[in-house]
Amino acid sequence: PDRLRRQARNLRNAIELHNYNYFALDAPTIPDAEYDKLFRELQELEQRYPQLITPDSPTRRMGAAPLKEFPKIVHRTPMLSLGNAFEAAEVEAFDRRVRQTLRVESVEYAVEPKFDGLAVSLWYENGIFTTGATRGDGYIGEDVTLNLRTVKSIPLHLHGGLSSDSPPALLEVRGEVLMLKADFEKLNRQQRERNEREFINPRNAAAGSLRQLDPGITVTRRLTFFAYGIGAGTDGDVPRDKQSRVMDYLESLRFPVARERSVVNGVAALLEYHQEIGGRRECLPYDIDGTVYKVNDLAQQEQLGFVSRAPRFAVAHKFPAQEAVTE
Ligand SMILES: Cc1ccc2cc(C(N)=O)cc(O)c2n1
Repeated sequence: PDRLRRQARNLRNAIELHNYNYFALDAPTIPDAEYDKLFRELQELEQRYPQLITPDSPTRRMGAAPLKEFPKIVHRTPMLSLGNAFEAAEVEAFDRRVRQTLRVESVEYAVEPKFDGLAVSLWYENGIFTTGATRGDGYIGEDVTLNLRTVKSIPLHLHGGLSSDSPPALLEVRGEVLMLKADFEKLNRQQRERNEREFINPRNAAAGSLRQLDPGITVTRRLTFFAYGIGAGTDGDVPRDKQSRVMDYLESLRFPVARERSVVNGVAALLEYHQEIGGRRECLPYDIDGTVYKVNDLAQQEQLGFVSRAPRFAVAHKFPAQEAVTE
């Protein structure tokens, strides 16, 4: 009956909104007990009337049955890794090459911290999350959809974007899955208590949790997602002019994006940003291994294109390795 269908939809939306506030904005809007009550109400309703269950229901985030192996996914466009710069001189060379190719005096860059996680691709069809894959070798990744559905900061369905109220027909969102430092410490405490091996760093913990064949285990690991771009998008609504507006669009779709992101002009501002973020690195809630600079104008990115596997329009400026032991 329509009354029940409406009640189920209202519960789903309320729970997803609370998930968004809690897991994406880190700003809970209701006490946990209240949230649990809503969640139980929806579970009971769905148990009594299974026809009310939808694939994007928050009750479907629970781990599904374990897989034997991960199906392979061919990325529609390759997920290339970024070229690295370790010294300021290399960043200056990057900026000089960009200015010479574009024949401009100064370049506007979109900048953000480089999360030390693992890159994933998320596909949304008519606003519903349908498929998620690891980067793999950049061309072929693993289908880890069931595990990604357990990541609360990944929306299971999209609302409208910046202007229109209907989500794009097809949208590929790319970003990093990571584990916050605090959740990493908590997990390793649990591992110790269970006499199980501890993880060496948050990146390994995130990779191990995401590439876990049993989603019932992944759902117990607190993973987080931050979007950094769009792979493919079909709608007019998807910004095509600036990287910074692509990020605004993703934020409007309730994807978490780096709070520290910014837009700067010229190479001196890049180095200043790198220093500023480097100074705050220890107190950030997540591990980062550098900063990412991208030419902000997307037409200019097209002009610069890619060299071999890495884009010419972007570079990751890395910090010295943090701990002696690497992963
Ligand atoms: C194009 C590209 C590729 C890998 C990336 C990786 C990160 C990252 N690890 O935060 C951020 C980005 O903006 C990236 N952008």
